[in-house]
Amino acid sequence: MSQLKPISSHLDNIPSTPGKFKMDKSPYIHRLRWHFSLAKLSFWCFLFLGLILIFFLRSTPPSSPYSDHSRRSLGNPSTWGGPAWEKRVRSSARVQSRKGITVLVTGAAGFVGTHVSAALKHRGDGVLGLDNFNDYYEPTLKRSRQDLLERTGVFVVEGDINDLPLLRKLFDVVAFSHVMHLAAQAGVRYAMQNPSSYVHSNIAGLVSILEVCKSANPQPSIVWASSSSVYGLNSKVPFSERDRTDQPASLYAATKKAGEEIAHTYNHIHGLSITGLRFFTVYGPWGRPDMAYFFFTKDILKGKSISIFEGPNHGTVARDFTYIDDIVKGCLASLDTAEKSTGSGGKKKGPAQLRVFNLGNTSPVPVTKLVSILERLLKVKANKVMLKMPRNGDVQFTHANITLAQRELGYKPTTDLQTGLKKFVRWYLSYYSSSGKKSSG
Ligand SMILES: O=C(O)[C@H]1O[C@H](OP(=O)(O)OP(=O)(O)OC[C@H]2O[C@@H](n3ccc(=O)[nH]c3=O)[C@H](O)[C@@H]2O)[C@H](O)[C@@H](O)[C@H]1O
Repeated sequence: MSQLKPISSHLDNIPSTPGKFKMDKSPYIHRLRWHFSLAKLSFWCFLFLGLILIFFLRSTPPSSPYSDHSRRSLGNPSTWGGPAWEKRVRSSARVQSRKGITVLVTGAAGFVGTHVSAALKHRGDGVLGLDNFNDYYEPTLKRSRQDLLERTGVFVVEGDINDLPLLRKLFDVVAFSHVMHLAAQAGVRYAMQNPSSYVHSNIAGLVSILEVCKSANPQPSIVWASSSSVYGLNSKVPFSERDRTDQPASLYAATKKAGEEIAHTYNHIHGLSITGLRFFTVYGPWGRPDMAYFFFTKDILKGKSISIFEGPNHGTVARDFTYIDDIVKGCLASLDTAEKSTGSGGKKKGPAQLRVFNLGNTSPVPVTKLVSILERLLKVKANKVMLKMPRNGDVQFTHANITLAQRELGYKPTTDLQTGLKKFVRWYLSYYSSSGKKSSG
């Protein structure tokens, strides 16, 4: 009891209610009661905190390999909808020329998406962009591309291709004649780190685009980005559209190949007119910071070492690098030659067009040569480290046969790597120096 005294002494005679004074209870009883209430209070506090903890844990989704991608990108409905938003959508999609088309461009704030959107707008087509602005690479670059498009009159809606209510809303507001589907999870090596993001964007995302297109009235014609990577371990060069594509070397390639098969299904069942474009290592101004030519430039300027991959027995690794302006011409020609879809009300009314084209440059260049061109343009010697090509998705060689695209689309690339890289370097230096923007990493 004597230990209790110092704590309880100043509490013993304090009235529980103002005006009342308790005289008839012993201090011992008071102390006991106080301790009892304290224990009760602690019990309820712990229970309450425990319940809050359980609620919090249950309401937080388990972390998944693509949780950062999907959660950050599945559009917040509050960012779209409403009369002012619809007005912007309509105005952006309004055709300005007599023979203009109305195109929904997905991945519009991406590298190819920005260039294609601007080119379409420039020639008088109606263009609406869609992009989820995910942070696979620096979102500030995507925002700068968005600013660029805003200035040309293209509104880029912020939302995800998996957001079906948003897609349906867009088709309610605008009767798109074409969809240029460029939104994707790109990069062959990143698939080792975040496989689910490829399934999410390149498979589930493609299916939701096709689902909405299939039900739209009228059904649009679709042109979409496949990839040279579908040729995988194919060793017959140059790669022709007739060559085998059943040996993908990366999950990225596998999802693009799956996309081509999915396209076949929607064409076959629903009469959607679909054109897949196999892009060959596209580069140029406003490019993707995850690509070698881009981060080599950054690292060379910073004096950091760069790893150059080589094949077995020091074999050359080479790419059919294709300049963005040539790719844009191929994309526009694909839209212009796309036949109408044949379905209505989701049902096929007759056979519809299904095409696949290589869009490459037809002249592979070794990566070592790419680096020496950059060294010359940047006037800085690279700190090169030769590395055996890691087994994480890369292939040793790509080379496009473009006969089919030439014949059907009039596609004819005109920019060699030296000329294209010169334009890229000029853009890079002005973008990262003049505007005070910093490249990440
Ligand atoms: O055509 C495509 O369909 C794909 O093109 C692009 O893939 P890739 O051709 O692999 O381009 P990219 O990564 O720039 O590597 C270029 C070269 O540098 C070599 N490379 C790369 C990294 C490195 O550290 N060292 C190196 O030597 C590397 O071995 C390679 O030889 C797109 O990213 C992809 O999204 C897809 O569109």
